[in-house]
This record gives sequence, structure tokens and C-alpha cells, in this order.
Amino acid sequence: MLTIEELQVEVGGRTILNNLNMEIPQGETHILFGPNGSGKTSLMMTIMGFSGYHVTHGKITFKGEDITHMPIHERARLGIGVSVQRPPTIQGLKTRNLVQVCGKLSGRAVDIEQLAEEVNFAAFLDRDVNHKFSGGEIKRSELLQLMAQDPDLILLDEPESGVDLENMALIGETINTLLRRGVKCAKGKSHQERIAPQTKSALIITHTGHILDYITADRGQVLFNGHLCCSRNAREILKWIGEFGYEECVRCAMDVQL
Ligand SMILES: Nc1ncnc2c1ncn2[C@@H]1O[C@H](COP(=O)(O)OP(=O)(O)OP(=O)(O)O)[C@@H](O)[C@H]1O
Repeated sequence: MLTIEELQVEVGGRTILNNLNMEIPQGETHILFGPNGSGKTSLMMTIMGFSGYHVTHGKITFKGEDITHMPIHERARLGIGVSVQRPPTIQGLKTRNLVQVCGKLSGRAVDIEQLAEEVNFAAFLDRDVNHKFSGGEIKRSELLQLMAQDPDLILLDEPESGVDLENMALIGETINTLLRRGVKCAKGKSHQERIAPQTKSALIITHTGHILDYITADRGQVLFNGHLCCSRNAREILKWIGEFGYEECVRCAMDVQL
């Protein structure tokens, strides 16, 4: 579904990503780990096509189409959706109207009230986008926009940041719904029951790994200094990072390559 080849990206005159290769097949969820400043958000912004992220080398292909220099709205139409780490406050624009715009991208009729009920967000529809929203409310607002858009590739930048444990179950359940993974999450604990095969793909950035208690990850990857240096089971990676830190994780990956 998504293929990235020899990607080099410059931000603010600095090379942030270098010779990066990545493949996310249809139906797979990949987890992206990496220390602060390693380039995770830059990678996500580049895939989505935000301005300021200049591809100086390499190619990004989505559903067989070269999207390397495609405008952001065309990528959204093609089926890429993103929840960014710190979305802006937009005073004067109601959340309802933004969700409507997202729904139009999906090309189907969207029942905004019903979607909002699913993320316990109906009371926020007539508030300005993110204006005085709490951290958890911002995440729910982002997920509601994604539910309306219904993208085939979902990019999530730290979905658990600022979310309390109870709301984390709701966030996890919503992500599973977005991914078409039928998972039931009892409040306060993770209980997974797969009903249907996943048809959507996802790339999820996490530092804490809490999201892994709620979703099923197919693969984990580690980004270090703008390079992907490890690709294997996400829980194993999380355990090693916790025990030995990123430097050791990178050293181990280099040993494997030798
Ligand atoms: N617009 C910009 N101008 C200059 N440098 C930038 C810009 N945006 C990002 N950077 C730099 O690029 C590097 C990678 O940033 P990025 O946000 O992609 O890292 P990250 O891995 O997502 O970090 P974190 O885990 O802290 O969120 C950082 O050193 C950051 O300061």
C-alpha cells in the first residue's frame, strides 16, 4: 500500500531523513519508535505532504501512484489521513464544519452526530476547533475527523499523549474501528477479540507503547538520526528500548547487518 524508497528530506535547510526505505502492506499496522528529534514526525508530515518538508531524493508510492510531489489534498482524497501531535486551534471554525469537510473527502454520506456519539464527542461539535480543548479532547477530535474521512492509510502521531487511562480505552477502540479491526475494549482494561480481518493500514508513532495494549501491531520500526535502523516485533522493540535504550537498539541492528 505504501512504499518509500531512498527518501531524503530537508526541513528548514537541514537534512532530517536520509536514505529511508519503508514498506507498509495493505492491512498492516506498523509502530514507529525513535528518540526525540530522530525525525518521526517529519516522516509522517512528508508522507502526508505538508509544506516545509522538501523531498530532495527518493520516492513515495501509495496504492501504486507516485505521490512524492502530490499536493496534500490529493493525498487525502487518495486515502491518506493523519492525526498530528499538536493540531492548531482554529477560532471561527466549528468542529462540526471541519468534520463535514473531512466527510466530503470520503465521498460518502456521513452522519456526524452518530460518529461524534461513538467517540463521546457530540457536546463538542459546536465548539471552535481545538479551542480550549484538553489534551484528550484534542485526540478525540482528531479521531472523529479521521472517522469522517475514513482513510485507507492512517498516520497517528502519539495518539496516547495527554490521554487518561479511561479515555485511552476509547481511543484504542476508535483506532481499531478505523482500522476495521473488530476489537472490543472493556473500560480500563484491554480485551481483544478479533472479528474481521484488517483492511486498512496504519503507521503509529509512540514513545510509551501504551497504544500496544489496545491495538494489534504487525511490525515495529526504529528511526534513529533520520535512518530506519531496526524492523521487527513491536513489543520486542519496546522491551529492548526500555531495558537498554536506543543506542543499544541501534548497535544491535548494526550487528545484525554485519
Ligand atoms: N521547521 C523546522 N525547521 C528546522 N528544523 C526542524 C523543523 N521541523 C523539525 N525540525 C527538526 O527536525 C528534527 C526532527 O524533528 P521531528 O519532529 O521529526 O522529530 P521526532 O522524532 O518526531 O521527535 P519527538 O519524538 O520529540 O516528537 C528535530 O531536530 C527538529 O528540531
